[in-house]
Amino acid sequence: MPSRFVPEPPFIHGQVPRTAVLLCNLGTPDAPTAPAVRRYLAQFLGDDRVVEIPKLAWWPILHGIILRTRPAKSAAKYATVWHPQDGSPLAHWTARQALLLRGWLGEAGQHVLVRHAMRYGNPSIASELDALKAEGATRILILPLYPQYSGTTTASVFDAVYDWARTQRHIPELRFVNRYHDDAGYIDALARRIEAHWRDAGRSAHLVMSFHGVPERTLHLGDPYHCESHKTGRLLAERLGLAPSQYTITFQSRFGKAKWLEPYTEPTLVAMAQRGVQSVDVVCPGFTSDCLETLEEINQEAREAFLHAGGKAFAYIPCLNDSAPWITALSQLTQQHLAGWPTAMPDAAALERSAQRARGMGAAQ
Ligand SMILES: C=CC1=C(C)c2cc3[nH]c(cc4nc(cc5[nH]c(cc1n2)c(C)c5CCC(=O)O)C(CCC(=O)O)=C4C)c(C)c3C=C
Ligand SMILES: [Fe+2]
Ligand SMILES: [Fe+2]
Repeated sequence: MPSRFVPEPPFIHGQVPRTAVLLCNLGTPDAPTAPAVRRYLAQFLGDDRVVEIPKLAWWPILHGIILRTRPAKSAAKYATVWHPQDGSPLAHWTARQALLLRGWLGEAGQHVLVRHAMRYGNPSIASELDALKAEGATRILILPLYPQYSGTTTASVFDAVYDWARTQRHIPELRFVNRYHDDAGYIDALARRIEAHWRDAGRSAHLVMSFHGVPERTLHLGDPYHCESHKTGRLLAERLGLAPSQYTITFQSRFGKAKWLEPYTEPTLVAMAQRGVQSVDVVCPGFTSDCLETLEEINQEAREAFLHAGGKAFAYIPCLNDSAPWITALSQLTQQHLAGWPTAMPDAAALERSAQRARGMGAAQ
């Protein structure tokens, strides 16, 4: 009888256990073209964690209207931020973070496998979990690159991991990081990014902290995202020594007609300019990598709206990306969550014996 599980390699006695970390981000299209953006949006907006409308009502809207109109418009926006060599900024920074984290952990004596995966598009969470298992990972820490927990993002990453686990006969030990919105290293990395900008470019009259929005309804249904975003903002302001009158927390990227978390970023910036605020610094603390939402929506669209409304100077402060304080924070966070799992350098002879058994012996003994 065929098994419903994917085939396992033969079980090998004495295989060296390996610990791994999987950094998970949202994902991005494979190219800044309408067909690639359509494939990406179909997967993204077809996720019922992201859009909670019942399928029967949502599917005709998604496939009949949105996927016919939005891909070309979004592709044109992606084209403005796409790098000739590095491609999508989100993909570039996420891959850099995984590479640097591997090195940082190694230097800290934590010999763990580190990979990155995307919830939508490539490399998929399932393909990277397969790869880690093939490399011998027996314990995997799932670390979403979202500091604030949201059902629309963090939980959706976990869904993808559970879906993969359901296909496996032999599931590795799994751990999940839900949130780090108030982690001291993360807050410090954000503060250093802002202080460096102030040192290099001077300081504006007001700091706007813009977080990605979610439907307001999710807050009333128990989603902690709004509160965690506010806590990040407050801790960051305290770390920077800002009084409440010196900063504003806003929410961007509204999608559709429903009410989302307020105040909305762009109308807030326009209102500020209209009441005489001449200069603003804008930072996006909830985004660990620059992406379409920060580079196009904030640094292009919101900038233009602020200046058009009478503002004189708009400064966009880049995301954490591959900044050293952020990789340090990520490495410390990872180590906290790996506590108790073996991460010492595996003995070379044991690794070789293990590889020989896997190559030669095949069957269990
Ligand atoms: C119903 C729609 C959406 C919800 C809810 C949502 C939540 C959410 N998203 C991020 C982070 C990112 N979103 C990005 C792009 C993006 N987001 C939506 C819609 C929702 N997001 C769409 C349709 C798009 C695609 C672009 C477009 O067509 O407008 C990105 C950037 C991806 C990239 O390729 O650069 C990020 C990052 C968070 C953190 C979040 C909830 C907290
Ligand atoms: Fe989004
Ligand atoms: Fe957007």
